[in-house]
Amino acid sequence: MREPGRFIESKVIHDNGSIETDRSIRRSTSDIEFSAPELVAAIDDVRHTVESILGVSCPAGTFEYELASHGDGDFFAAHHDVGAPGTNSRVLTFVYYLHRTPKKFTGGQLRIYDVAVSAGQTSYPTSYRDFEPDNDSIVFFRPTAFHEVRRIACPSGQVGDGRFAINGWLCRTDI
Ligand SMILES: O=C(O)CCC(=O)C(=O)O
Ligand SMILES: [Fe+2]
Repeated sequence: MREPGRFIESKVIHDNGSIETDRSIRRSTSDIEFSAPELVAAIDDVRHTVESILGVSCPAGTFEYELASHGDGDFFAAHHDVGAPGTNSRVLTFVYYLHRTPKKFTGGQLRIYDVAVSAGQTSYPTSYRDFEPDNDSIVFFRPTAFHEVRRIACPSGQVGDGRFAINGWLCRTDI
C-alpha cells in the first residue's frame, strides 16, 4: 500500500456531470492518487461471489478508488454513486474502513437505504440499515442504492484519529 499523499477537499459529481466541492453535501478530504494493490487483489478474489450475491455482473472491469478521510463534523449526505456521465459504468461499490484502535471518533455509520432511487428523486426512503465503519472491515453494495455517511464527532480534532475509508467501484469497461 502506498503511503497517503496529498489530501484535497472531496468532490461531488452532480447528475449533469459537473464535479465540484460542495460542503453542504460532502465534507471530507480525499487522496485520489492513493494506491492499494493488495486490497484490489483481495477484492478481485471474492468479486464473483459478491457479484452473485448482489445480482450484478461485470465480465470486464477495472477498479477505481480513493482514500477518504472524515474528521470532526464531516459527513456525506444521502446520494447514489451512478447517474452522472462518467459514473454509469459503476457496477459494484466497495468501502474498506480503517481507523486507530481503540476508535477515537463516534458516528460515521454508513447508512444504506432499502430502495434504489432514480436521479432527481428528492424524498428519502424511510427504511435503512446502518453499518459501523469498523477497522479492517469492508462493505459491498450496488451503486444505485441510496446511501450516506452519518456525521462524525472526533473530539481530539487530530486527522489520524478520524475515519478513513478506501472507497471505490468495480467499473465495466465494455460499455
Ligand atoms: O465512506 C463511506 O462509508 C461511503 C463513501 C461514499 O458513499 C462514496 O464515496 O461515494
Ligand atoms: Fe457513495
